[in-house]
Amino acid sequence: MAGTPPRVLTIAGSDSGGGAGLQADLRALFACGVHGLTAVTAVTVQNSLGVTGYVEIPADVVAAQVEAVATDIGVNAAKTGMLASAAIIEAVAGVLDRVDVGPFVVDPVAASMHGHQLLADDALDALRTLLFPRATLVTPNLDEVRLITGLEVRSRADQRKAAEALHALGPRWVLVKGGHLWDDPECLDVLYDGEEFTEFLGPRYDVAHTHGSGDTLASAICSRLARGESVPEAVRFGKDFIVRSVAAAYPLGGGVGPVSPLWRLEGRGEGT
Ligand SMILES: Nc1ncnc2c1ncn2[C@@H]1O[C@H](COP(=O)(O)OP(=O)(O)OP(=O)(O)O)[C@@H](O)[C@H]1O
Ligand SMILES: Cc1ncc(CO)c(N)n1
Repeated sequence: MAGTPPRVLTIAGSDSGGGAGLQADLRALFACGVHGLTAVTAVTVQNSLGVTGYVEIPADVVAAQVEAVATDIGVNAAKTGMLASAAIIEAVAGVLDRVDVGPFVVDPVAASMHGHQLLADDALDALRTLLFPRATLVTPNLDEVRLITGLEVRSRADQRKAAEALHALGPRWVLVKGGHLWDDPECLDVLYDGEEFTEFLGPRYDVAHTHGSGDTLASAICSRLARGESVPEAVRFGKDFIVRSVAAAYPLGGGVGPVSPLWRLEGRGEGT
């Protein structure tokens, strides 16, 4: 019998296309060798062309899922993705007062890559005041930086300014992702702990298929936090993981295909 692997909880929405959301999280977590747990927040109607609608899961059911897995199975690290509403954010904050989920990564998902809104306008304040102060790490993209801080990021120097503004909201660490800095020939992610900036520089691949990149990155980071690694160590692993997963992205449907963590499982025959 195998030993119990580390457990990572994702509090996120379902993507019927299997490219992003909790499906991307579970895929990445599996490839990273940890057991994935889910608290579903919303069910989106989504494919490679975009999101055409979603229904929210009742906030008390979201909290109950977190409580159920934390009290029985135990959670070594957790992340949030699509949270949909202020009521769900309040319920998540409430249950985190009662149960321990270890290091807590907030990926402040506000919209799909096609621009469809996944978070109610009036939920931004709850995100800022209830979740950011609890977060071990927040991982916004540049659109989310603008929504949360009002800052427009146009350069690597702006990424640092944004990291400072986000850190002032209370998270222990901030990772400002540079995937949307389209003029930059490389993808720079900037990590900040209130004192020091650490830069994670990677290539910018000319691929159309980057659906789920943010979810995959945050899940890979969580898989290492769950093993007790420090945030900079876990982000180093996550950045390498996402670069390889973007390189392995595949077409799917008529629109944007997903990044793929499957490269990590290839070549592993039976018994290896
Ligand atoms: N074309 C690319 N080539 C290589 N790395 C990329 C590319 N696009 C994004 N990345 C990396 O993927 C990660 C996610 O970045 P991004 O800023 O796109 O987040 P995101 O918008 O939250 O992702 P998504 O909404 O697509 O899930 C970052 O580490 C970023 O540097
Ligand atoms: C459910 C869901 N979560 C997150 C994203 C953003 O990648 C998405 N498109 N769909």
